Amino acid sequence: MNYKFEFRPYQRKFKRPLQTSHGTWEIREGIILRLTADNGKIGLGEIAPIGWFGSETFLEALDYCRNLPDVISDRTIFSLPPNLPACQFGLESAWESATLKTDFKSAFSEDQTPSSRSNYSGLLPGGEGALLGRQILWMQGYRTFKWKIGVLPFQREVRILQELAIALQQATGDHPVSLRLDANGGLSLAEAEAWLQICDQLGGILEYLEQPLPVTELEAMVGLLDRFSTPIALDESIATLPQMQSVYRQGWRGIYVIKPCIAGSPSELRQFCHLNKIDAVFSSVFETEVGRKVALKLAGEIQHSSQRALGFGVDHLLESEKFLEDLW
Ligand SMILES: O=C(O)CCC(=O)c1ccccc1C(=O)O
Ligand SMILES: [Mg+2]
Repeated sequence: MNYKFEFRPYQRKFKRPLQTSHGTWEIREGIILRLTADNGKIGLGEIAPIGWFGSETFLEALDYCRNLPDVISDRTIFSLPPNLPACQFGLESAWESATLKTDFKSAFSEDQTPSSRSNYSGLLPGGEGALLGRQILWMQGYRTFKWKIGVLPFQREVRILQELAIALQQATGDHPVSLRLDANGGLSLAEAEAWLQICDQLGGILEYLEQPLPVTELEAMVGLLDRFSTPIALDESIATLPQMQSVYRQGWRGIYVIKPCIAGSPSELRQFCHLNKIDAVFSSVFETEVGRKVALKLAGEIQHSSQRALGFGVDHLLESEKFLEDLW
C-alpha cells in the first residue's frame, strides 16, 4: 500500500520557560504528519523529539521528513533506523490510524482514557512556584503531583519540599495523595542519597524519585534501590526501546517511566510491555493532542493493572494548541 505523505512543523510556547536540571526550555517544536491512503483514509501522527533527553533532535527529525518522497510505502514506515525513535513513533502511529477499521474520529470516540484529573499527575512549576501551583492543581482535581529538583540550591529545595509535603499531608479527601520528585539525572550520588534520606522520612506520600543520576550511572541507581525505601524510577535511562530492553536485561526492577512519543515503534513498545512484567508510568513529552491520544491509548492497553497516575497533567504549562486546526 502507498500513502501520500505530508508534514507540518509547529512551535508551541511554554507559558513560563520550563526549568529542569538540563536548563531552560521555552518553545516546544514538533512536526505533525498526515498520511493519506489510496482509499482516501487519513491518519495523523506526531513527531515530538527531545534531543537532550536521548531521542533525535527536532532538526534531525525535520531533515528526515524533508528527505522523504511525497508518496511512501509500508516498507518505509517500518524500516526507520533506531536513531530516529520519535520519527518511528510519528510515522507508525499515523499509519495505524490511516489503516484502522474505523476513521480517525470514531477511533477516538470509543477511547477509554480516564477523564478524571485524579488519574493524572500534575506537573508543578519549578522552585517556590510549586507551593501555589500545588493549590491550583489540587482545586482542578489532581491528587498526584510531580516536582523538578536539582534546579535550585539543595537546601532551598529541601525547604520547599518540606512545605509541599506538609500541605499535602494536611489536605483532606478520600483519594490517596502522592508526590513524585524528578531530578532529570542532575544529582551526584551524595546528593541523591541525601534526597532519598529525606524522602524516606516523609513516608507515604512520596511515590518515587525519578532519574536521580545520569544515564551512565545505572549500577549506582540499582544500589540506591536496595538502600532506601523510596522507590527509584528510571526515565532518561530508558528514553527509547533499545534502552528499556537493555536495562530490563540488566535486571532493573524499579519503576519504568515510559514516554511513548519518543520510545520508538508503538507496536514494539506494546510487545515489550506485554512480554515483560514491568512497573510502568506513562509520561508526556509536551506533545499535542495528536501524539497524546496515541500515547494514552497505548498506556491504557499496557498499564491497565497499575494504579499509578498518568504523567500527562502538563497542559496548564503550555500555550493553546489551536494551531492544529489550521495546519492544512
Ligand atoms: O512525567 C510527567 O509527569 C510530566 C512530563 C515530564 O516531566 C517531562 C516532559 C518532557 C520531558 C521530560 C520530562 C521528564 O519527566 O523528565
Ligand atoms: Mg523525568
